[in-house]
Amino acid sequence: MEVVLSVEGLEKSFKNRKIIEGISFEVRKGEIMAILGPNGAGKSTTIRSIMGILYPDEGVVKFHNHKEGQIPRNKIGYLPEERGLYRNVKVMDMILYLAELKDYPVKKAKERTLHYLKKLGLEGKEKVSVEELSKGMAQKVQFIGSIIHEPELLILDEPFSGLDPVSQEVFKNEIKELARNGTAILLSSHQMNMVEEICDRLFMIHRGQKVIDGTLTDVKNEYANFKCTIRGENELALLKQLPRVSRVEQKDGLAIIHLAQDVIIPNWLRQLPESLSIQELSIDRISLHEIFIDIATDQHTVKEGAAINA
Ligand SMILES: Nc1ncnc2c1ncn2[C@@H]1O[C@H](COP(=O)(O)OP(=O)(O)OP(=O)(O)O)[C@@H](O)[C@H]1O
Repeated sequence: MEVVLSVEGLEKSFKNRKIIEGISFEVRKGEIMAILGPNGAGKSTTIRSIMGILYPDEGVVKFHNHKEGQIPRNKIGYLPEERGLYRNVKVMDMILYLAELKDYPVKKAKERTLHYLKKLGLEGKEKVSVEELSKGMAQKVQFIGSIIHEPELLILDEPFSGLDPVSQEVFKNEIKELARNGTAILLSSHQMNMVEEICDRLFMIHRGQKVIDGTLTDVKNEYANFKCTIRGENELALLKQLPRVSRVEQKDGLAIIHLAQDVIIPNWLRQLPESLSIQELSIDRISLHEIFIDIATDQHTVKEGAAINA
């Protein structure tokens, strides 16, 4: 698939502290790519460097095959982390102003605004002043402003934050539809369930460096080992001695036993000792949320030569 955005060797320091060190990735047409990382990892710094709001110390950002520094702004849509619209402007005028900044025809922008206001549950709000909107409503208006000019690349910094579950669902579906229609999308989010549902590829930064870069399937195959949850009265020492166990947590009478990679579940279950107290037992793959925590808290040990952890 055609590469729309490529980031090569991005580095940025603030006050002599390296925030990102040699970050490289690509976003392709019609793909939703998540940029992940713990608070302060450098996601917004990366996004702001792509948008030219910050100057990286090193690295190249390219849009299609345009030369560095020639990124056509009217082909890019951006929802910044800091939300902000002019407060005493009417919704329609606000969006038309944003469209005009991108040289987008007014008539088309009007039609698209009405279309999206309806789609996002804001029908009839076009003449309402921005200051009269709730936070979530204003976020929807800002989102419409970021896509009004039919961008080829859409960058969304925490698009789901501050939205109720229904609005999150609406945003999620809209983002998926934009990607289906060919928009390349880069989004940052802490909502791993959302990321798991909509993103095709994941890129995770930890301590300034790339720790994951791959498709959701790659990441799941590489990191989403099984965990066995047992309800029963067992000593931690006994659980830790079970074969192929990488980590054990105990809480509320449950033991969560994280299994090593490549464990064959039926074989593993067969060799459990009779002395183990089992009232209930379940086996699950660990979720993206747990993978994130494992990596961010340095609890994940990476296989040597791991395919997706360059
Ligand atoms: N203008 C700045 N001056 C100094 N330090 C900065 C500046 N902008 C960001 N930082 C620092 O860079 C680091 C990365 O910040 P950034 O906002 O990129 O993280 P993030 O991954 O987006 O975090 P979050 O998930 O909390 O939004 C943080 O330690 C932050 O304090």
